Amino acid sequence: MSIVTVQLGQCGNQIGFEVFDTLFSDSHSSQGLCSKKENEAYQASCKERFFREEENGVPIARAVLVDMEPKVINQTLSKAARSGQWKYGEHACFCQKQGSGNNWAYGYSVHGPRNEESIMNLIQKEVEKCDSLSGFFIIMSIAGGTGSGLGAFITQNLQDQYSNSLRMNQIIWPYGTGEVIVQNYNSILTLSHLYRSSDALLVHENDAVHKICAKLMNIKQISFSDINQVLAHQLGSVFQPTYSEEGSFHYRRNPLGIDWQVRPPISGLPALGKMSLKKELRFNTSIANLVILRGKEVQSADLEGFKDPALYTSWLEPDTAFNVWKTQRAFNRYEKSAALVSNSQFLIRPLDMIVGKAWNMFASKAYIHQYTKFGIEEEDFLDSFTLLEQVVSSYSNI
Ligand SMILES: Nc1nc2c(ncn2[C@@H]2O[C@H](COP(=O)(O)OP(=O)(O)OP(=O)(O)O)[C@@H](O)[C@H]2O)c(=O)[nH]1
Repeated sequence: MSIVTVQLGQCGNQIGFEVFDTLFSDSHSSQGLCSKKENEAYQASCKERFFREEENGVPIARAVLVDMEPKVINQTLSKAARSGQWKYGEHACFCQKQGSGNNWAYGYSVHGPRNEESIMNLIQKEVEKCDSLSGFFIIMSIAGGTGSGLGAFITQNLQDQYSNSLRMNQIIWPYGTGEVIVQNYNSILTLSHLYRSSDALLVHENDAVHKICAKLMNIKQISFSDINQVLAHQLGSVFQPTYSEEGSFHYRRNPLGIDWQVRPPISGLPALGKMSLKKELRFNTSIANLVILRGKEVQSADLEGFKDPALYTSWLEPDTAFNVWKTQRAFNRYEKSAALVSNSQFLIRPLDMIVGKAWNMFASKAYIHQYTKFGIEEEDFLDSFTLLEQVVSSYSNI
């Protein structure tokens, strides 16, 4: 099954390139530490998901590139072409002459409706080239104007037009300080809209990835390119193929098959009587954890720690909440690697901070006119605050 990626804005396009480049170079690496046959199966599975083939044999990314100014798209296209290994489709880009000036309302209410038909047509053309569609992977920042505003608009359209396909948004959380003044407004508007139209949000915080570059990789002058390589490595290690089940040597066909639809019991009461224990421990409680192991000795890795009921909300058994995906095929030239995708309380703090900062600005009506000018009213802000406060409260109570 295939995934169609939609890269939006500067951030989405720059990260998208790194992701495809990592996927391609990993799947063609000769250092997979596995048999030729196994490597071929892995390569074929990666290709079905992320690339299609042109007549002359050059793999083409199953992607649509969208930005409201041409600079980043042109750079992205030429970087891919320079790789000499894979490229983007010739008619897979949509750009205009003028960006959104970090204004969510402009991306959502002006660029969105104005360019809806052209962008949705490009996406449809890419979908038609898949034998079987698993879903959409939408890469965007939440703080700018185009990726965030137009990205939210396009995600809503995908929900209307492809209601049976999964929509997963890879979103980049802004740095806590030092970026544009209205980043928190843009972020709350993006998050509240995606909450309604996306099936899953995969979140990366720029501050956290920056720290990885500084502390673990010892990079002195950290650029977006460094950050994006770390992101691409992490995303690649989640999305590259894994065996469909324990003991099997077949690769899983559906790459996005995580259960994102878990709901608490209607009664709201703890089903398994672990409440008192939970209250005492008070650490990062999870709803779901997925561990992905690749490379040498994956079969003997000890994962018992992840099955501790204290890690999970009281209304889920660890067996339901915890999943492991494995393959012996080494990833990106690392002999062993592990990745964790977690749906947990981890995001409460950053979310609470963004909502708090946006609320402080909203209380003095700062910059609101820039949004009302393009049709986003105070009511829309209030709805976003209410919804996100509800999310913070629900996650605090799991
Ligand atoms: N990790 C990462 N973050 C980026 C990158 N480029 C921009 N950002 C972040 O994205 C946010 C700004 O969004 P952009 O994607 O630049 O803006 P845009 O969507 O193109 O929107 P406009 O510029 O308003 O048209 C900020 O939080 C930046 O830190 C990138 O290449 N990698």
